[in-house]
Amino acid sequence: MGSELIFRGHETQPINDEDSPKPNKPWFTLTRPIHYLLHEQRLLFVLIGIAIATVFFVLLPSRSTPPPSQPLSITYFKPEPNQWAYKANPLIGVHSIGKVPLGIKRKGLRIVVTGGAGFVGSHLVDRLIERGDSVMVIDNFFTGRKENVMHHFGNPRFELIRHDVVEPILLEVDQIYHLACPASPVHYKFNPVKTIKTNVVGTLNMLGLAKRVGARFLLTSTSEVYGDPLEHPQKETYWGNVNPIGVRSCYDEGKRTAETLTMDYHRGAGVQVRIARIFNTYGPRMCLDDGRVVSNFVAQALRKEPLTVYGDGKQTRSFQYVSDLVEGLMRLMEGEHVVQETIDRDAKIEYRPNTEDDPHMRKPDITKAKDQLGWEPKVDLRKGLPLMVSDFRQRIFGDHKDATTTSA
Ligand SMILES: O=c1ccn([C@@H]2O[C@H](COP(=O)(O)OP(=O)(O)O[C@H]3OC[C@@H](O)[C@H](O)[C@H]3O)[C@@H](O)[C@H]2O)c(=O)[nH]1
Repeated sequence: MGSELIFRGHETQPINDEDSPKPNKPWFTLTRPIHYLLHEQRLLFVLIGIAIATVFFVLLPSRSTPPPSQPLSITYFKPEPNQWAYKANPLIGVHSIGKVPLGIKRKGLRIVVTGGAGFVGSHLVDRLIERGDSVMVIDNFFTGRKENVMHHFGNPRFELIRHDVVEPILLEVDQIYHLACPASPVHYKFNPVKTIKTNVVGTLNMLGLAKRVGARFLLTSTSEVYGDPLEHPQKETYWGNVNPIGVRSCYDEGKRTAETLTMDYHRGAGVQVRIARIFNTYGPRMCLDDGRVVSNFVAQALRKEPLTVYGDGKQTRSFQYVSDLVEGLMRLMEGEHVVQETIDRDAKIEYRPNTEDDPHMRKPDITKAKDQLGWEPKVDLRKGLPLMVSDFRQRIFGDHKDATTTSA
């Protein structure tokens, strides 16, 4: 084929030469292209082409919109009347997306929630969907349950992917809420190597994804990074008192390493990151038998079983209702301060030996969260517990009796 073309080129040379003045005159080399252009209105076509290109390039910048996959430029909220600012995520201030004309509905964010079928994750998903975002839930269903997110099935803005975060995954997203990890001591001690692998490899994978697609990343860490704290209450600046070789360290040290990775991706790769250290949380959709104190007490009270108190029962925690946590996560905040209370004054109490390395006291200092993000818990135990009891009663007995009629 190539040689054929070359051959034809040779053929045409003499034909062109016949129509042309003699090639040995130098001025001819200048006039020949001009003649060529003037023949058959070629010049006109060239001018029309230039005009079209000019119109195209002049108009293009004013109508361009960044594709949703581009990294968002994150700014703190600064409302300007003529800016198309969108209050995307109260957790971290507001994204100024811009370039979405007034009157045109903004496109929701695409958000991944790892562990989104779990207790906390599913409540977060509810809020994000309600806000108009598209949510992809990644869950391996170790402690998560499809029932927690089933009400979103059929919604085109919701996707559920069975996936374990210890394996890499590539998705085009704007934000990643990384919750995937068993959180109850009973669950995270069940397979400690898997727990630390989830925290280290899983977090690495999700940070790698965040870096690759330019997504903002939020790590749900834990108050357990403080170990058995020597400072009380615990401020964000406290470094903790963790036993590195104890039975809880797969979780405590796993989360500490996850925090380290998160900060290293921020410092080294410029990933936008947030870390929330979550204190004890309760509410509907907790696993019935996940072994944590509130779920145990509620389930035990409903089943008329004695309440199991580990150790001398003098350990303290601060409990927050799940909606407060979700609000806090959405403001990039952590923790809440509620004093431990008795659930059922008449219930029998059964003392059991305490678990190893159980922190003696824990309470977050939320001054910074209050000052900087305007977050504080709204639901106290007396309001929150009945909501949880109602959910547990329905799941244990399959009925819908009012929570206030129970002994809990
Ligand atoms: O039946 C029980 C269960 C627990 N407890 C005690 O209640 C206290 C709270 O225990 P939980 O198991 O509910 O929770 P922990 O505070 O140990 O850990 C939790 O902390 C914060 C979160 O990140 C995690 O969800 C979880 O690890 C402990 O002192 C525990 O010994 C009981 O007295 N009886």
